[in-house]
Amino acid sequence: MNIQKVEMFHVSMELVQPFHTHLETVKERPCIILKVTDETGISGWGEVVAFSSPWYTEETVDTAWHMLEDYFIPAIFKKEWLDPRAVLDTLDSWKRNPMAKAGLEIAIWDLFAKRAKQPLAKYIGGVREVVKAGVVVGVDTPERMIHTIQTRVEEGYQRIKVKIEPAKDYKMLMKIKNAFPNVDILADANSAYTLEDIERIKNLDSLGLLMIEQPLAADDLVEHALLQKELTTPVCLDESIVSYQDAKNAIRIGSCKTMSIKIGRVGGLRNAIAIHDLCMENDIPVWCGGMLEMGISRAFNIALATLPNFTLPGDISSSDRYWKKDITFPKVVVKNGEVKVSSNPGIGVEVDEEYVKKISLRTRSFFSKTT
Ligand SMILES: O=C(O)CCC(=O)c1ccccc1C(=O)O
Ligand SMILES: [Mg+2]
Repeated sequence: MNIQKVEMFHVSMELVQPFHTHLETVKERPCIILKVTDETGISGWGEVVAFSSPWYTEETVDTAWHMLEDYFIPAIFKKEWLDPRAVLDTLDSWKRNPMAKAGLEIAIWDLFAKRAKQPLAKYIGGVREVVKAGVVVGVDTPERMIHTIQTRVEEGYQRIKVKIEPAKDYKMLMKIKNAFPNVDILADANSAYTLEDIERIKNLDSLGLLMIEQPLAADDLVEHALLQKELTTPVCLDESIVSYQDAKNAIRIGSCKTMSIKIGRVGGLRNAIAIHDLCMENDIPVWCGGMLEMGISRAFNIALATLPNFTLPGDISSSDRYWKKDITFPKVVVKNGEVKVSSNPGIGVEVDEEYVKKISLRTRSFFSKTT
C-alpha cells in the first residue's frame, strides 16, 4: 500500500461544558484531524489529541503540527506499507512526540482495516460486541456533583470519575461515597500530590475507591511504587505511562495495580495494544482513558477497548457529553452502561468532511512525489 495524499485540518470546537482540573480549564477544544488516502482512493482518518497548551503532557497542537508537516508526513510517503505495525518503526527514528505520531499512525490503521473490509475492533483482535462506559463528573460543589452523579448513574454509567486535589479530596469523596455506597468511584489527581502527602492519601483508603489515578508526578514511577506499597486502594497510572518501556518498568517495580491506556499518550495503536498484552500477561487489568476527544479518536478508543484485558469501564461516554455536534456520525450513545461496537469497516463511523472543513482554522495537503 502506498500513501498518495495526506490532509491535515486544525479544527476547534467548544465543549458542551467546560472541563476543570486543578491544572487547567478546557472550554474550547482544538485538535488536528488527519486524512490519509492510498493509491486505490481509500481514506483513513486520524486525530491528534494534544491540547492547545502543554498542561497534560508536553505536546501541543502547534508542536504536533510542526512534527507532522516537517518530519512524519514526508517520511510516510517514502515507503510501501504492508502492515500498520511498521509505521511506528519509521516514526520512531525521531524522539517522543507520541500524540503527533499516534494521530498519523491511527489513520493508517483505519485505512488498513478498510482495505481488509473489517471493523477495526476485529482487525486488532477485539473480542467484545459492546464496551463498558464510564464518565467524568466535573469539579463543583458536592451537592451539585451528587446531583450530576445521580443523573449519570440513571443513564447507566458503570463507573464515575471525579478529579481530586489536596484541597478537595476526603470530605468531598466521603459525601459522594455516602450518597452512592454501591457506585464505583475513581479519583483522578492528575499529579496533585507528592510523597510528602502520603498520610493524606492513605486517609482516602477507608473510602473504598475503585482506584486512585496518577496521584504523584508523571516522571515518578519509583515513588508511585513506594505509595502503592502503603495503600490498599489500587494506584492507576495515566501520565506516567508514555511508552511500552514505562509500562514494563511500572510493572517490574510495582508502581500500580492498573493502567489507563490512551492511544495518543503512548504514541500509537501498536503501542497501546502491546501495553495491553503486557498488562494481561502480568494480571494487570486496564481501561481506556479519554482525552475529551472528537469522534475519530472516540471510535479508536471503542475498538481498543474490545481487547480482552480491558475489563474495567473506561472514559468512554456519549458524544453528547462533549459536543453539540461531533465531526462523525452516527453518534456514540451509552445504553445500559455500554457502547455498541460498530460492525462497519475501519473505525466504523463516517466523518462529516464538510463540517471538518467548516470548523478548520488551517489546513494543509501533502502529495506523494510519484502522483
Ligand atoms: O472523558 C474524558 O475524555 C476524559 C477526562 C479526563 O479525565 C482527562 C481529559 C483530558 C486530559 C486528561 C484527562 C485525564 O484522564 O487525566
Ligand atoms: Mg487522568
